[in-house]
Amino acid sequence: MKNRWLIENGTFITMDPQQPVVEGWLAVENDRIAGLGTGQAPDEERKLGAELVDGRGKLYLPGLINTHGHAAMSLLRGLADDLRLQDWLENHMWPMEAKFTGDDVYWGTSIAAAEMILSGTTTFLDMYDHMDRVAEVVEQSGLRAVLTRGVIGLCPPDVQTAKLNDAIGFAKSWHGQAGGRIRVMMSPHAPYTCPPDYIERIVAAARELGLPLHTHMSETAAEVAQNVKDYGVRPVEHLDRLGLFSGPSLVAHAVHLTDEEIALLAERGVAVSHNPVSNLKLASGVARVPELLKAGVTVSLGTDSAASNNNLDLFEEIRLAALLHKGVTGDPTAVPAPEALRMGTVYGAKSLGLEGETGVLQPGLKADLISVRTNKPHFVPATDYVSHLVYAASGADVADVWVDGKQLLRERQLLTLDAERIRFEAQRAFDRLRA
Ligand SMILES: CSC[C@H]1O[C@@H](n2cnc3c(O)ncnc32)[C@H](O)[C@@H]1O
Ligand SMILES: [Zn+2]
Repeated sequence: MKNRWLIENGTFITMDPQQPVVEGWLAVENDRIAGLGTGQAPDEERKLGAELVDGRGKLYLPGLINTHGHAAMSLLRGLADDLRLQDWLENHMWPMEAKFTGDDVYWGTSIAAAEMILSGTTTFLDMYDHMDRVAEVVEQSGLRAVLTRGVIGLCPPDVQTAKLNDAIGFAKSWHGQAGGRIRVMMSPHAPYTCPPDYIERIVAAARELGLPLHTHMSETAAEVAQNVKDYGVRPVEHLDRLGLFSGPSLVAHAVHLTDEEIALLAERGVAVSHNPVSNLKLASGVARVPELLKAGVTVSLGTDSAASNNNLDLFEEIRLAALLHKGVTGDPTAVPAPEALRMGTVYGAKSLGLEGETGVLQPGLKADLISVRTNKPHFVPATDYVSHLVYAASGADVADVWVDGKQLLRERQLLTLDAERIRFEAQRAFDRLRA
């Protein structure tokens, strides 16, 4: 039984350079976009008996793609603000995370999934623990996700091995599951928490499994200095020597880079997840995004966790990416609005190995799309919708969300998650953790 539906009289911001804005119709069949065109839908579309969706007063665009986060840490939102990364991580996050159960990860990830759907994210990357529980939430919520069991190697060799085996087992169980909506990467947490030989073991496992690698890298100046002290080289060269860039890889942050390191990342085809809000909140610095883009590096956007942001609204990351680098460089043309929107959609898909699957409204690609209501003062005048989406919109403007052609949000009502139950359980989980 084909599930076919047709949006009429909509404005589609496709992110397809061939036809960037389409005033017209979009058809979906099952999980993929079946057609897109200007004006009225052709008669044959209507004869297919598709369910009709009235697109008047709405902008449609590809679902947003959040390429770095730790969803369950939404339970720790606001717990430890105004701290530098190492203090925040070692003295506040890790002691609380040591108490996390699988249920805590389930409810923390659920509240994050609800927030992401409500703010227009359709795909997210998650690096955490208890990943089976994270995968359960992805299955139930209908989101698309790249999941990675983050491993910290500051432990005895037998525990290192147990963690690596857990990550390998998770990858074998879940890669390609949830109707293909779940993909997996392998993740050494960071160069400062994983000894070199351990990173090499994780790299070898990833190559054996045919999976990309993901890690935190060069987030703070202190991290870079410590890497030089410990290993005699900066993190980029250190990870390159360990083979981390020998295949598909995505690094989070990449804040403190030299010109030579930018060139190496470009040459190796390493993608970067730029997390501007988290980098500012932890006083880590500002990544050299204009130089990375100019060098040809794929730069996407991530929120990091709600404990260092403190929301998961990717519209905010898009807007900040378009503003921050203008201010830092003094160049008003740095990261123009269309590029910032590509970072939150197309470049996100490329960073996650999902290019040609999602991130663009184009026949044949997955029906991962969102709508934004434009009957609001901050969308007046109806001039440049890309400008409004980047410089005026927020996640609160999202009305509808579809992933794989299945609706997850209708007029801001969650359809796959019980928002009230999730809020209750997430609060209860935090109250227990805090006790
Ligand atoms: C091993 S699971 C993930 C691990 O990462 C920690 N984390 C959260 N945010 C950051 C960040 O910005 N830099 C480094 N590590 C981070 C999280 O607390 C988990 O322990
Ligand atoms: Zn992180």
